[in-house]
Amino acid sequence: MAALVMRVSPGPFAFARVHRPALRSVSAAILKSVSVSATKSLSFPERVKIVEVGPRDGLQNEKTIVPTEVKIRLIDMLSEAGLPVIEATSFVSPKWVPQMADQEEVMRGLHKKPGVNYPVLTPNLKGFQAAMKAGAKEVAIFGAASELFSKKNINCSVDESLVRFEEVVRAAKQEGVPVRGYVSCVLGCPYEGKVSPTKVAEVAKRMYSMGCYEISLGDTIGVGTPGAMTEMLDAVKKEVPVEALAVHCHDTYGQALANILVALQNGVSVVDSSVAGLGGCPYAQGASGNVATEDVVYMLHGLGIHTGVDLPKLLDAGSYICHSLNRRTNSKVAQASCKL
Ligand SMILES: CC(C)(COP(=O)([O-])OP(=O)([O-])OC[C@H]1O[C@@H](n2cnc3c(N)ncnc32)[C@H](O)[C@@H]1OP(=O)([O-])[O-])[C@@H](O)C(=O)NCCC(=O)NCCSC(=O)C[C@@](C)(O)CC(=O)[O-]
Repeated sequence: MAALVMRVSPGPFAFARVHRPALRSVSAAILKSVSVSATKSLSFPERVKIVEVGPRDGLQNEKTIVPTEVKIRLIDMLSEAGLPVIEATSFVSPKWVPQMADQEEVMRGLHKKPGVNYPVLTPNLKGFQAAMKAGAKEVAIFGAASELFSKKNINCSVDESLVRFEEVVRAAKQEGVPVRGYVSCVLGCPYEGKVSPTKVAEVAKRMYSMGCYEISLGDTIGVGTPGAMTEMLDAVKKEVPVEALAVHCHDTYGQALANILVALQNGVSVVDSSVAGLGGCPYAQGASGNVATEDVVYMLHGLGIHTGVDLPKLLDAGSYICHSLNRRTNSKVAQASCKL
């Protein structure tokens, strides 16, 4: 750690608005300097699968339409960086989420890297069929533990949504397509406030029972704390095996890394994140971006946990999309790397 502190320049913060490749050698040196010895006694998974949601969750809320070629280039840079799962787009109504209207072009344009999964969101059978036509090999259904959020986001009650999801899962089984399930608002809802862990566990159980191979637990508005995360996971783990759970943390209150850390200690080994910390659900008032993938990777590597992700290449992908959006990165690691 001492080496890390000494390397950080005391100069004024100067975030470059121009796209410049991250400083590979410096980042590599930093990574090497992070000691894992202090963490040996804690219990963490040896390997964590990162599900990169930047091209979908990260971009869906952008007001200006991002050119399709930029989305494709971002996805390709992320696969080059070693991300094993990249959520590419969503097959939702273009009236509801105009930013995702180019879903077919994105699916056809991306350069599929062997061994990388490119799941897409499908809220109903119509979305599933369109996703199949566009060549998707994995889909995700997305429900909620909050009635009001479900209504605002997908225009139906939680029960109605589960009926639609069953149709999607049935069709997916026939095609041999794996389905991931999201539960939103697991630690709080923008419209209902506190959400009970029992309700989260109930929805997660129903999605798992219908055939989702993985359930991603979304702190949609980033209000959770490590205590609330532990309480919620305690309830969900009674209904769904922990090996099938993922966490999806937005960083609105700056709690995301802490929440992920306790999830890892609870046995979770799948983490969703978004490059440069982009994102937020357009139907969740006050939601800020997801936890930045760069920051998650930095923390995991610091714990000696394998991810297969090349941090300098990931920083390049973050730099590319921030430059394209004319946006400052939300990743602390990216900010620190540019400062050096
Ligand atoms: C679910 C619907 C479609 C219901 O919307 P609806 O208006 O109730 O749908 P409908 O069945 O009555 O159909 C209305 C129109 O939409 C069309 N339509 C119907 N389905 C589709 C489809 N799949 N793709 C394209 N078009 C579709 C349909 O054909 C029709 O077209 P029209 O006749 O008016 O021209 C709508 O509410 C919707 O698209 N919602 C998506 C909202 C969304 O994408 N939110 C963000 C993702 S969730 C999220 O970010 C949270 C997450 C996953 O990251 C985890 C977390 O952080 O918690």
